[in-house]
Amino acid sequence: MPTGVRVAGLMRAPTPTISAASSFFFLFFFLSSSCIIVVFSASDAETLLQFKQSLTSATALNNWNPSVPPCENHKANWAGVLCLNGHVRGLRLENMGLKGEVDMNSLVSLTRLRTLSFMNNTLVGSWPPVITKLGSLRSVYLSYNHFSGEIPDDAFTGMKFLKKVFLTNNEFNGPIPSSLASLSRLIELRLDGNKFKGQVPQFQIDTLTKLNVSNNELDGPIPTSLSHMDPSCFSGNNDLCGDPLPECGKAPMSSSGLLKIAVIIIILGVTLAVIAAIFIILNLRNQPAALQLGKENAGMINMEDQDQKKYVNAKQVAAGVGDGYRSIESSSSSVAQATRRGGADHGKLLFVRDDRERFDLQDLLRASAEILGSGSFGSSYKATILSNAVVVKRYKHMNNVGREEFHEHMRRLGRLTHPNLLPLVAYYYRKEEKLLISDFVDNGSLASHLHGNHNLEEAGLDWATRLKIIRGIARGLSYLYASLPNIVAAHGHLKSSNVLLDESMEPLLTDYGLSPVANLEQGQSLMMAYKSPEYAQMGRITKKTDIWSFGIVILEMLTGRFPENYLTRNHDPKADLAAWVNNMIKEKKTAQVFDTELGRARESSKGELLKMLKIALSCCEEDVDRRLDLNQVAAEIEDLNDADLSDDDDDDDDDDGHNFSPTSRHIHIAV
Ligand SMILES: Nc1ncnc2c1ncn2[C@@H]1O[C@H](COP(=O)(O)OP(=O)(O)OP(=O)(O)O)[C@@H](O)[C@H]1O
Repeated sequence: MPTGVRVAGLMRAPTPTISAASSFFFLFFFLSSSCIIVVFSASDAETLLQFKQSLTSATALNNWNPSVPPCENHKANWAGVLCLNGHVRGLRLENMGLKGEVDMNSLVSLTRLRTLSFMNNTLVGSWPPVITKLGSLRSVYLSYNHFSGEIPDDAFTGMKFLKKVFLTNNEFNGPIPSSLASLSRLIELRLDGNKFKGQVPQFQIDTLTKLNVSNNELDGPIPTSLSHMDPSCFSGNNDLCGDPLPECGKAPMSSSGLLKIAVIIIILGVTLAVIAAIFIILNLRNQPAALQLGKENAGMINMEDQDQKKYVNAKQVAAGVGDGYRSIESSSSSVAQATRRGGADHGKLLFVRDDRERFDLQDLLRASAEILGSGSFGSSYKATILSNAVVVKRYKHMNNVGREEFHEHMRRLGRLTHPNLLPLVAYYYRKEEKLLISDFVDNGSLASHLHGNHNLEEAGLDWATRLKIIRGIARGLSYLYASLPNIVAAHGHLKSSNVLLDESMEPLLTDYGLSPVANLEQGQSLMMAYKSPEYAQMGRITKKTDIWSFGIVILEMLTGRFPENYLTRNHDPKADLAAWVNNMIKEKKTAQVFDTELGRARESSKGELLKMLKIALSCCEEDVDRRLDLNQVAAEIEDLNDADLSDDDDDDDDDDGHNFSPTSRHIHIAV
């Protein structure tokens, strides 16, 4: 047997230590070079390193260091690795600039692998047959690569747990494998943007809710089982027909009909373009320079947002900010220096950290910018400068605060450092304009992961990950309370879109500590869904105001439901999240409270789920005196025993919720 023979199909040992594993490895090579066949158990680390070797470009995986285990309990030490109970449960190698032909043979020994994602890289090669052997997989994401060739018809046979398959924008060809159509748990299938030919197979899967086979070379009738899908799922193919597309055999519209429609579209288009041009010209006249952030790429910025229009048209803002931005010059001065010079910081970007590459406002103005969203306190843009992506948030309700006070407060925030806080990097101050700059977090927010807007088509969050996020939030909050003892609500704006998630799903709190510089009268009427009743109704802020918001975030993670604003018109009081959960418990429907995306964890980890539910409801106690304080919440969360956290089997059908009472195990939920 030659040296360097591929280690394939090996059995896994029960978690060998890394040093032991390495010596096994050496033993293997020594023996194999002596032509003796030895079968030993590969550790997760060895497996992953072998996999990495097959890539021609993998600098993003430089921290895959053999002297550190990839997983320690639920903590991942290696980039892109997802862990559960000390084992690799997923690979999330997205947007990492990976190149080469993936050799996935070694991955067979990762018997607990649930998620495999290589999206947005430059990987080549044909359908890796070994994927079929990864029987534990729940989701496969290969979209936006250069995988090619035909996928064998039986490629998915035996992958009985598979729920999501994403192959978008590759170069796969040949027929859609019929084994895909027999996956009994498939929920989402994306095959768009390939070169699949022939007919769409008969999918008889009740669970399949999202399908996209557009932009392929498919033809023939669409199976009746898919006729309820949106027509756009089938567009851009050679000759697909039948519901929801036009009937098979029906002649396409006559050329004169098409011509009429084209003329109408052109007339409408021209009219809209003229209106848009007039609107843009009028707007640009009034527009402050600050809004020209990324103006070379203005098309990327959505200026149509209502809030933003109000902001743009405020003359006061336009005058003040315009001046400020015209006097921009390169600034590397520290905040302290700028403050000492008393007012010399007009128009400058002030960095609050020394470990950052400096850029100035001109760089920001030149950078390509993309609007991320407009929230209750302002709008956020993503800008790419010197190959770094940053987020610039323009705050609306901060014009009561004085210059010195603002500088002082930003300095204080700039000193905060904790693994669960997104650090403030820099800021800009003018009386009428405040910008705060932080790093862009690629993995999105807890809100987008929970409620499905995550543009990387992320798999659902399992219980272990949710628990890790809750713990991280509690730790971040505890640090904030210890570091900012003079601020009554040290976060002041906790909600799921202000919890960002890093590569290893650690939460990073953002938008924190701003209550001393925000105009609270505006804040009070905003973001009600997360605001405690005493704050929302009477403007009373206490040390426990953040605790209420934290409770709502935990409930959101347990239930998968978006919290309702209980002060909106036509609001059903029973629909606000805390009230809804309390009501369900009263009606003895506790099991139905939990998010179905939690899968079998709803049964196997129900002790932990119930304990967490109890903690959340104690945070959402209307009586402030009875509400837990942060120390109690943090301690209870840390105490939760995760030893029996189960693997997420994702079997949504198992728990009908009827034999699951709030008093099961040793926990009692007060109702
Ligand atoms: N540093 C960041 N990296 C990545 N995404 C971010 C970052 N900061 C904010 N976002 C996302 O950008 C979007 C807009 O954020 P923004 O803070 O402007 O509004 P919001 O959080 O929805 O509401 P609010 O203004 O009330 O805080 C949100 O989806 C948020 O999760």
